[in-house]
Amino acid sequence: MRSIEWDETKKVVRMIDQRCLPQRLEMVECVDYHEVANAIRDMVIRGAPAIGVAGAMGMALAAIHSKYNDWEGFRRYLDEADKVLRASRPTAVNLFWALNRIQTILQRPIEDIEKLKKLILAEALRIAEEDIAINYQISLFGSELIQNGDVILHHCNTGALATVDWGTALGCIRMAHQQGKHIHVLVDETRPRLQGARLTAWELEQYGISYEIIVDGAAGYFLRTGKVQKVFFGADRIAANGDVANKIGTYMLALAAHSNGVPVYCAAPISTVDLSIPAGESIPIEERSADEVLDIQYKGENVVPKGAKARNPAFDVTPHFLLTAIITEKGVVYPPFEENLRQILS
Ligand SMILES: CSC[C@H]1O[C@H](OP(=O)(O)O)[C@H](O)[C@@H]1O
Repeated sequence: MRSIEWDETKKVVRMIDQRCLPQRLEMVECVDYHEVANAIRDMVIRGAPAIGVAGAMGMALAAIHSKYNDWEGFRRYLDEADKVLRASRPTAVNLFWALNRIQTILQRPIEDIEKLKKLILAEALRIAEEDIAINYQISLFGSELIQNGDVILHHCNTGALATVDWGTALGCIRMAHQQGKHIHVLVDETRPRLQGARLTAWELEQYGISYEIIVDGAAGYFLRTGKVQKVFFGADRIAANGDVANKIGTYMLALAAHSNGVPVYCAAPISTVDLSIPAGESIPIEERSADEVLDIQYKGENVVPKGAKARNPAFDVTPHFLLTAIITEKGVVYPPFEENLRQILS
């Protein structure tokens, strides 16, 4: 089942409401770009490639439902939609990469508004279909790095829910499973939004892949006691030197893996590489509401003291020297990342 799709009959964008999983599988329908931007901001839909496709489909909604018959008015309306969608979340470069692809359509010397509407929708649908094919290719390359019997530690959610379908890092695990390899996954719960415990666990149930959920802080224990053969995670933005911005907790996980000699694999489409950013320090890190950290219930009661404060950076940066390789749809990239990323993107 796709995390997001265009409904041509109703001319709406339909997406799985990932806030309800695994208890309920509910769909949300967005009728305009504001609703798409809110869905991205509220993590109805999340995951770098998935929010890129959501942004593109949000622009398609703006174009299709625009009331403007004059080029200037139409262009102003689409620029406003682009601005609102760009402001929804700052870290995943896929959002901006997808919106830039729509802008490329708008830069064409076409003043036939109806023709432009069709071209914008076609480009959004193309980005969605490409995403599935890209993830499948990433998964084929990544599955070759997984051996029968491996215990793999996975962080956050990088599966079909984080993309249009199939997945990136979790796609590699899924592919290896389909190839008949026996794999056990240690699923980092991934506080505070629990993408691992809720979403990755739900996906692994669907695929029939063996797993156990662990608290994020337990990763070091399993790595140090030799229980883990590989670490896999995704990316929201990769700097030109190979530094990876990914879900908070990735850095500590990579540190523990590296210090225990466990290979660390990042899986991401090349659209996640941002060559305009030389190193990870320049990647914008989203700080989300403290409530996501403080809202901890136990036996129906909130457990933190009244008036408690919290910090909630949603991502961190893993320096490239902690990575064994970056798995892309063009192949597995090994160090030196700066040189080899540029080569694979050229
Ligand atoms: C396949 S990329 C998924 C990537 O996005 C997640 O962040 P969020 O759940 O906040 O959108 C996380 O960083 C994953 O690695």
